[in-house]
Amino acid sequence: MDSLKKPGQIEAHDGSSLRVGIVHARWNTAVIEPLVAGAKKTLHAAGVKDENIVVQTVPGSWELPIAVQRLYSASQVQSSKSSSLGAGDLLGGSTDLSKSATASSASTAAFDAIIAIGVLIKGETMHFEYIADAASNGLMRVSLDSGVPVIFGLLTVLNEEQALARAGVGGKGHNHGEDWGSAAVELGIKRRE
Ligand SMILES: O=Nc1c(NC[C@H](O)[C@H](O)[C@H](O)CO)[nH]c(=O)[nH]c1=O
Repeated sequence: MDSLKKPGQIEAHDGSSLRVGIVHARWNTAVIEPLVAGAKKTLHAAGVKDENIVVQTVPGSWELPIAVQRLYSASQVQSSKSSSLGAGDLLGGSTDLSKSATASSASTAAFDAIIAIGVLIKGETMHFEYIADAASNGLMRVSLDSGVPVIFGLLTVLNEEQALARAGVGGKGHNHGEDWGSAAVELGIKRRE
């Protein structure tokens, strides 16, 4: 039956009026970079303007929840002051990997959705489990508390091969970043309905 969608199938939407944040960690950048590129690819394909995509970075996945919360809060305050919020590192330090929106070009509207991207690779200790649990619960809490859709872009994998396959690197697997961009558009539109 047409009405039955495949699991995970994402509806197509017009994203031309949306403003989307991407907050990504700086661990495992060989995987992070294609994931961010994949998310931006489907955001652009849905019509989201590059000046309405703000990319921020944090040291690691542990910092994703607080950075998403601050990005959302800052955009709320600044959209009322009609100043601009741009790329860079919310928590200090170097700027983002991509060359997305600059402070002068970013619009002042609040975000319609924020994509949190991190790559956690299991090591010898329980560190992986604690960060994965805290970051996933933290991102869900920020989303529910703020009402802004936070797209879960945290890869939790057992080795680098699994991570690369989920970023579509080397022609293997599928770039999950593309799904996250589409989910951001869908949820951003639905939030306005
Ligand atoms: O340890 N492995 C990882 C990691 N650790 C750093 C952590 O997220 C945080 O930045 C520091 O503990 C400082 O607070 N962060 C990741 O994104 N992926 C990993 O695989």
